Amino acid sequence: MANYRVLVSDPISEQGLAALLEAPEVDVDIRTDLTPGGLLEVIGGYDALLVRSQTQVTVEVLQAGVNLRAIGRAGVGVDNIDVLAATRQGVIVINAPDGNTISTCEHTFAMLLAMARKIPQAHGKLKGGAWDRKSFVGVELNSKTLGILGFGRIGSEVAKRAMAFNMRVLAFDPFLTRERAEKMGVVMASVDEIVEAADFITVHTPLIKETKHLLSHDQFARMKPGVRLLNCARGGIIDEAALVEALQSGKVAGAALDVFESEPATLENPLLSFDNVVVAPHLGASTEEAQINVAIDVGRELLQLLRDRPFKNAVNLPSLSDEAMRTIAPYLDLAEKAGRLAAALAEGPVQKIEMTFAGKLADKQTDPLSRSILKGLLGYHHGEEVNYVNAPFLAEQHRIQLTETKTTRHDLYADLLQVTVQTSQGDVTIAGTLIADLGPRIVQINDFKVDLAPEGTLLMTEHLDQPGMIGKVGTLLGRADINIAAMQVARRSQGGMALMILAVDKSLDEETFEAIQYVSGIQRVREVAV
Ligand SMILES: NC(=O)C1=CN([C@@H]2O[C@H](COP(=O)(O)OP(=O)(O)OC[C@H]3O[C@@H](n4cnc5c(N)ncnc54)[C@H](O)[C@@H]3O)[C@@H](O)[C@H]2O)C=CC1
Ligand SMILES: O=C(O)CCC(=O)C(=O)O
Repeated sequence: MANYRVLVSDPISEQGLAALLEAPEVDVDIRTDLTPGGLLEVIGGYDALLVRSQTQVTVEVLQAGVNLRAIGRAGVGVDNIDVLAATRQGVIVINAPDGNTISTCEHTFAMLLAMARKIPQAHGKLKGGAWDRKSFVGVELNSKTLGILGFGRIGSEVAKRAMAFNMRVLAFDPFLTRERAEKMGVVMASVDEIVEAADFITVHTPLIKETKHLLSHDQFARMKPGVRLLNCARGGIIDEAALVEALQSGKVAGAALDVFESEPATLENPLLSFDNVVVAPHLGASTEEAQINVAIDVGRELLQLLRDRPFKNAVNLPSLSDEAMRTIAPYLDLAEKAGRLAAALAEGPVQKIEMTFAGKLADKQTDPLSRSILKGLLGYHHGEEVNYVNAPFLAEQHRIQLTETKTTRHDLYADLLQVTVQTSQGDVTIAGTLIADLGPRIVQINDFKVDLAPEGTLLMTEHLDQPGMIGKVGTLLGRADINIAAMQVARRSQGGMALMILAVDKSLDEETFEAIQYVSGIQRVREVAV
């Protein structure tokens, strides 16, 4: 009997999905004929949805997908998925960013050569029966300047091939360092420098707010006459209306477009009517190899996710190397439990959460730990709906101020994570560490030093430090047949406030809980399952 149901709603290589299809705990339905309405009807029955670029994963699809844990995209761009809505709902979005890099790069190069040598136009003419050797005089790539906007996986592969054609490459990417540019043999340049100097310009960025119409009227005005443009990334990075004008004026000598502002592109798009514009219907990733690769990658990642094992290509979660994940993993549970305990002890609406990572932890990538703390803390009140994906989002939605501090030194522990929750009624602080041979320990609750394994059901009392308190509570628990597994007592000063923590074998019934509350000297009682 399968535990998980996965819906594949776009054509994705079954050869690549073999591991997923063969997994005994997964039932995969391949239904590439679903209409948007049909998808809404069935999605509620699935734990995960696998798509390519056709299926539009809208907020409505997500809302109807009440059991969805993940959306997998067999490819790079996730612009057909409402990632924000998925994040809000706690649905993980994974993609397959590496599998189609080479195919898309090669396609860009094929389009570049096709445009430079007018191959599609000549091909059409000859197939039409005309032997025309005059109309298709092209240009060489040799010694020309290629400007690359977006120097990620695909952009940098395009650069390598351009250099093999003896092109001079200028590159712009907000994350490109001079060191890397030099190592790759490209010249780091600004967008303005590129548009002014390049003979060919190719874009390889995602389509985001900052890259929408990255090349528009202003940039076209500064370009060299006779410039040629390529877009094998996303329609809309080059402003299509501006491109039409620049083609009409002759400023742009040619364009090669794999992608369009509106897809599928139809004859209504004026760009399709220019003889000097080479087009393809979004074929960058359409090779046998790329389709198998992306299917393998997304299938494997989804399987890991469903099996609660580490996966790395989540779009709406921090990305960690295997090594970083290994070092942080032992603290995840502790962080969540510290958050849970803090929530259990805090009174009133949470206003601020301060997270501190001290000692060795300060050098680590702590985003997963802060997410775990928030998951524990917010999950205490909101239950199962809170997960690693939506916890920061929920905090923001509740206008909770978050702070994170790192300090490499700690006087007592090699590493320590601490969470302080601020409410209108005061602060609650929980700190924990990992102790060799003992595992996770809570070592501080407010200003009480404790040493506690965060497991099972904990009963905590704040009471006056006076004789008989432990006995009274113990007697009440005994009378209710509740066994005490472990006990910790801490006090600020003799006769002052004290804290008692009892690990109990079962949850307290209402009557016993109330009886403990009424024990003289007890100020607060809390029970928390960690
Ligand atoms: N035509 C097709 O079939 C395919 C298209 N693509 C598209 O290609 C694009 C690039 O893919 P990858 O190289 O794999 O992604 P990538 O994430 O490796 O590279 C994108 C680069 O763009 C840079 N960038 C972001 N904002 C920028 C800005 N304002 N100016 C300049 N650079 C900026 C990023 O820093 C990053 O280095 C994506 O949009 C993807 O969807 C990818 C595969 C197939
Ligand atoms: O699935 C496809 O063919 C589209 C590929 C693509 O555009 C991407 O991976 O971003």
